[in-house]
Amino acid sequence: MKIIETPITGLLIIEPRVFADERGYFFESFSATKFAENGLISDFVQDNESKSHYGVIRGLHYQLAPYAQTKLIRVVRGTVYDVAVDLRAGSPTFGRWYGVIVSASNKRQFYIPKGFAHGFSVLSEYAIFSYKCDEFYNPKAERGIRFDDPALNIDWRLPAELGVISEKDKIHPFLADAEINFKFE
Ligand SMILES: Cc1cn([C@H]2C[C@H](O)[C@@H](COP(=O)(O)OP(=O)(O)O[C@H]3O[C@@H](C)C(=O)[C@@H](O)[C@H]3O)O2)c(=O)[nH]c1=O
Repeated sequence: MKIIETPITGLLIIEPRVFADERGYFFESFSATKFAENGLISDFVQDNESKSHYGVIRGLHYQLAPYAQTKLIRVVRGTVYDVAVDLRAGSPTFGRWYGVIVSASNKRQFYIPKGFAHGFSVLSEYAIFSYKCDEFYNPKAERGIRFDDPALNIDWRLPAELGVISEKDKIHPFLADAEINFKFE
């Protein structure tokens, strides 16, 4: 597997080695050994899957410490634009976001450490989104930041008319008012 650094420390793109043959393809979508060998979190405890239609934006979501989650995301159908926002106090890139196209065809994965808000937009007719977390879901620790915070100015790569956004996601605070308790380590 290939690990590609992004401009934000700790935020990584993972490219699995794909074995293609006349039957189709095979790849290891996750190997705890290979992750541990590369100094990455490997003790994931929860797997999630969602389906969303074109134009949907989910996010930006995070869980406060000590329930913060490392996420390893991939897409098994369709294409998304996946975005992570650095919320680690003291990070040289605090408040900056980075996005990557993740699709069933490019098979890229996005490794998002604790201390980031996360969201994605769906660029294909629909997308099936699959991700691992290293902490369990904890609704009391769940927080969000508005996907359209002008201070972040995220380009979701969608035309003006968006798809469905959850009622919950429409009313998150902007980053300036968000409750955050992460440190850059
Ligand atoms: C995230 C989550 C939700 N749920 C429930 C709560 C709710 O009734 C229903 C739908 O939840 P949501 O609307 O929060 O789902 P969704 O908007 O897809 O939430 C996800 O968004 C992406 C961007 C992330 O980064 C994830 O960590 C997660 O927050 O599923 C669980 O039971 N377990 C979970 O782990």
